[in-house]
Amino acid sequence: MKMNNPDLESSVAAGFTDAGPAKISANKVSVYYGEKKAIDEVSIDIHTRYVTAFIGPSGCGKSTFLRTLNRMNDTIPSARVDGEILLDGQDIYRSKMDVVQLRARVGMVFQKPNPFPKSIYDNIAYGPKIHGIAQSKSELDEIVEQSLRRAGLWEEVKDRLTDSGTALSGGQQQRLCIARAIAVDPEVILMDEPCSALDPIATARIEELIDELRGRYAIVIVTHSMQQAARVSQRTAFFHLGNLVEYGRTSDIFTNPRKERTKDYITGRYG
Ligand SMILES: Nc1ncnc2c1ncn2[C@@H]1O[C@H](COP(=O)(O)OP(=O)(O)OP(=O)(O)O)[C@@H](O)[C@H]1O
Repeated sequence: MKMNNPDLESSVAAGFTDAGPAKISANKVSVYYGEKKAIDEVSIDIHTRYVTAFIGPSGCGKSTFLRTLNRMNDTIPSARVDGEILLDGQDIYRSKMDVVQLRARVGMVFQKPNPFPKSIYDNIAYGPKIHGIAQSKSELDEIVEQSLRRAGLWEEVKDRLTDSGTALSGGQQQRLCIARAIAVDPEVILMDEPCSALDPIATARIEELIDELRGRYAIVIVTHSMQQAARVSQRTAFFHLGNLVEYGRTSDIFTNPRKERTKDYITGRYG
């Protein structure tokens, strides 16, 4: 047994005493693809009303770890997860948690906008319908409007809700995907490089949106852009070679990192 797990130390030592109980608590999580270990005993607490950024060089395991948080790795046959991930204290892997319910509570937005090939309205209405959230057409209409408003898209699409979601611009599609995640009333939103396919203006809109949304949800964002992490997040976790090297307040990570590897990365020495 490792007595001094540096990953655990970095999470606990981050000492977010002002943040209340963790929404998600990962304890010694390892992820394997077949024999290959991609994530090595990562422990981290994620809190509501904060944006947590995962940063680190390509291949360090950011996306792999993000996907453990709503069991998206279940869709990869070779992937195996060890350790525990608690959502409000309940182990999402070992309790009898329904995965469809879990993914409504812990929603996900992907790198490439992926609206359904359906109308704008149906993109949003689909989730609430299958989860039985809306009892009537008027309730559904209300959820669609609210979700699009919160995603900052309502004014642009209110007169063409029957148009296909795929006919929107890339940035609009990504806001549609965020509206779709919001529509089922999630507690956590995971975003895997949500702006990497977008131009700077669409990126700025998504970043503003993330800032507006954080008041209601726990948001976790994987990003290659340190500028983006610095702009949108309050917490930053730096990953390297499958390890969580350092976790702390974003301002501390970028101005006063405790670990040499973090300093090397943020000063551009590698990655
Ligand atoms: N489906 C998969 N099957 C096998 N190995 C995988 C799979 N997905 C990722 N890996 C491996 O796991 C490691 C972590 O990859 P991951 O995509 O999580 O890193 P990342 O930090 O998100 O990278 P990037 O920033 O380039 O997206 C890499 O070595 C990668 O090759």
